[in-house]
Amino acid sequence: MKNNIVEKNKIYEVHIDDIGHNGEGIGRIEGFTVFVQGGVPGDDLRVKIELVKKNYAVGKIIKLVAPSPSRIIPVCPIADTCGGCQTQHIDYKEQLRLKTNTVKANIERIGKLEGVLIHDTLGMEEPSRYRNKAQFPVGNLDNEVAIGFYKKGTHEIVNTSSCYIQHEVNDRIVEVLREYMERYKVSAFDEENGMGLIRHILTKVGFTTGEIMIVLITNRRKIPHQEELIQALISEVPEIKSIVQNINMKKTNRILGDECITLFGDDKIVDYIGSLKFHISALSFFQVNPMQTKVLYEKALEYAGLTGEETVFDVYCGIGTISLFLAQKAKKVYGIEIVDAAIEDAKENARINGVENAEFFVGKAEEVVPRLYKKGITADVVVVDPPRKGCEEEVLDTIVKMNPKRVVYVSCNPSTLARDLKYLDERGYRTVEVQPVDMFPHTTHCEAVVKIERV
Ligand SMILES: C[S@@+](CC[C@H](N)C(=O)[O-])C[C@H]1O[C@@H](n2cnc3c(N)ncnc32)[C@H](O)[C@@H]1O
Repeated sequence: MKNNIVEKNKIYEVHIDDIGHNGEGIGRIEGFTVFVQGGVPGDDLRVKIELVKKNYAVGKIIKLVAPSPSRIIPVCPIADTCGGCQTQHIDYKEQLRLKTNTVKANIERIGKLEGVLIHDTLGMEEPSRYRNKAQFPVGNLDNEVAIGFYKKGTHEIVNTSSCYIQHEVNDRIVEVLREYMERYKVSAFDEENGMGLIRHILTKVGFTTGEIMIVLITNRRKIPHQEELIQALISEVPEIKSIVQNINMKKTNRILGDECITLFGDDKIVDYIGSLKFHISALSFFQVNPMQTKVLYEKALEYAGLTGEETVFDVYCGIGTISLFLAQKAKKVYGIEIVDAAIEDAKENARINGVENAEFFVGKAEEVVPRLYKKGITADVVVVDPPRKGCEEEVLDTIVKMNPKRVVYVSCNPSTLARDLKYLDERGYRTVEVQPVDMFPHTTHCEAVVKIERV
């Protein structure tokens, strides 16, 4: 079908009223949707149409006719090119409002649910330097060492000396690495030909303990001038507790390989969420925004409404962080997770916190949950925190059969969340309350906790 409203290469005036998945502005020309990179809700723009598809067009800003009051100058000088942040050019309050709107729109349009209380997004007081884990690709740019982040949608490295959403200590670590590579002519990995030594630098910071881990991902085993590198790192950053080499010789987009060698200190660092202690190793998963994780988990715990008598399922439990939070207020918690290593971490985390009422199962939730139910194990309260694709129907069906009084849904994807809430609603589980939490300021990621009750 030919679109008669918008034509390629023509110029139009567009008012932006929303943002898309990648932070692009969305406006309409006579009702026809136009995506504009860099557009902010509230902007009046003159745009040149570059692409026309059946249901939408893509335009480029020619002139900012009247800027939105929410348009700001990003703090980071490379915010436009770097792929890490998408919404630094939008005032933080407005970012939060847009996240609330996204959750609301999905619940109404996909979930078709009415009368749900959707709270304003809980944001950070200081939404900067919040990430406890950084991954810097290392490469070559104009015959010099490049350490930074990938350019939007590419594998081209943007050199950076500081990142606004990472911990400050990374600035010093990156500089030491850069100097070391330049001084000793240590090669950077080249994705094209698979040659060169250093692939990535991964850093992890315990925000509560101040402990730091550096993981050097290499394409070979031998690191030239290894001792000089270690000395340079620990003299510049004395908080370092662990330096690990991770070997990845494969031609792959995966950052980490399977083999780790501890070069300095311990093979793990320690951090806390609330009063719970966690061991963080080179390969283990840990939430990247520890301050907001606490906010998210406390909300999940509140919505679970535990009295100490309940059996609780924590489905998609990862390393058991939510399970251990729940175990403080429940009779028994069963955690279920597909990744073997995560379950090993969950058991270790339970042990170091002296938690004895949590049990963990490895396997697909859609197989383990029905199997436990068949064995006669049921839940009074179920918490689910699935990946972006949401819950499998077998999981939701078994939850309904278990007949718990409450379900708490932690979601990182509002559209699959809305689909699953509708599914549960049609089976007697009513969505009562939704609390979006901003886990990733300056990005378009939306996280939400939902309280669902048996009717
Ligand atoms: C969003 S994370 C939640 C992790 C954890 N609740 C936390 O807060 O750290 C989703 C988890 O689901 C796991 N997962 C993905 N597919 C799964 C499946 N089919 N069955 C069980 N776990 C799965 C992933 O490995 C991941 O750990």
